[in-house]
Amino acid sequence: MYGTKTSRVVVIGTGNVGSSYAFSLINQNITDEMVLIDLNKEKTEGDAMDLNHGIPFGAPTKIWAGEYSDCKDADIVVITAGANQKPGETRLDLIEKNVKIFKGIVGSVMESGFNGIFIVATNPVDVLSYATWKFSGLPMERVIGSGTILDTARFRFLLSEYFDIDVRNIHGYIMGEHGDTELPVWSQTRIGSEPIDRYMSKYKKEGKQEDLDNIFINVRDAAYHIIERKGATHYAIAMGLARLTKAILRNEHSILTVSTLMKGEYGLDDLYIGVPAIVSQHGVEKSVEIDLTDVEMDKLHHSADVLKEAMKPIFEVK
Ligand SMILES: NC(=O)C1=CN([C@@H]2O[C@H](COP(=O)(O)OP(=O)(O)OC[C@H]3O[C@@H](n4cnc5c(N)ncnc54)[C@H](O)[C@@H]3O)[C@@H](O)[C@H]2O)C=CC1
Ligand SMILES: CC(=O)C(=O)O
Repeated sequence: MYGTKTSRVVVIGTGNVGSSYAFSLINQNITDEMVLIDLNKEKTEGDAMDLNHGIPFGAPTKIWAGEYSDCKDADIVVITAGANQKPGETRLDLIEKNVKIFKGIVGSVMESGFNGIFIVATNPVDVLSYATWKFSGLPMERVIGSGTILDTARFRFLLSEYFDIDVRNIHGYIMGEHGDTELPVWSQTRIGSEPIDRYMSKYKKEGKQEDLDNIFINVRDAAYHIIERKGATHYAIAMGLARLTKAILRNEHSILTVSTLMKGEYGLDDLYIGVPAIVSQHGVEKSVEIDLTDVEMDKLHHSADVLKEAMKPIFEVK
């Protein structure tokens, strides 16, 4: 953790996402130690060597290809292992194979005596975060899914291009499933401190609602567009996971759109779904219940219903 204790992050699954995340961690000097685990042990050995050779140009991180026993002293275990989408596949199509893989992985991590925080990125991330919470027996605040952290980043980026405004001045959230039923919270989207509709009528008179609708469609479908072109998405999620890791290790109390357990918030229960939440060294401190319009609330409930339906064959969800 930030301060005197040596921080350790274990990355399980060093494919496209896991190795890009590892690269982000050393470039941003986020952790003292980093352990790499994958079914393909040779690949983790190669990655550890390659990353270590970059240390003279970066931060003094101790990196090695490790074992599950290394999770015992980890602050954070990040799971990016499992199948990814092939062109045309949805995230929910991956549910069965990845839940099976997670049962094994989470069991092995817990056997080590791990008592830290899980971050889950593997898809379908909301379902696998719920699975990790169930399989691990850890309190919900210590199992966090990357949720719509990436979708929110895509949303802010595309709006910043459209308005030609620094992305850091674009405030807004994508909520719901990290997937086809996610929703943009237009009613709370701001350019600087101006609500987006007011900003548009003042400063972008030629702008149309249709442009904003298309921006959201491009956010929702971004993974499909990238996978068609290069087979996988990994850099942006890796940076999002690094951001989340930093919020935990440095006790930042950052509001990020992560996947967390609903316990009555927004009228939802017993599922993990992407909502804005405060993230600190304890994990998810609490989710932030922002005001939604009736239409936005209906969309969030539809997204939750789709996730629950997908979970039913595997878990006894209420
Ligand atoms: N949450 C998000 O926003 C995003 C999630 N993803 C998801 O991340 C996951 C990983 O994607 P990629 O890195 O592209 O896949 P990949 O195929 O490149 O890497 C997956 C890795 O997992 C390893 N693996 C499989 N079973 C394992 C097990 N039982 N134990 C340890 N390692 C195991 C494989 O050997 C492989 O190295 C996918 O489910 C993908 O859909 C990808 C991008 C964004
Ligand atoms: C693959 C994936 O989940 C994404 O890029 O959003």
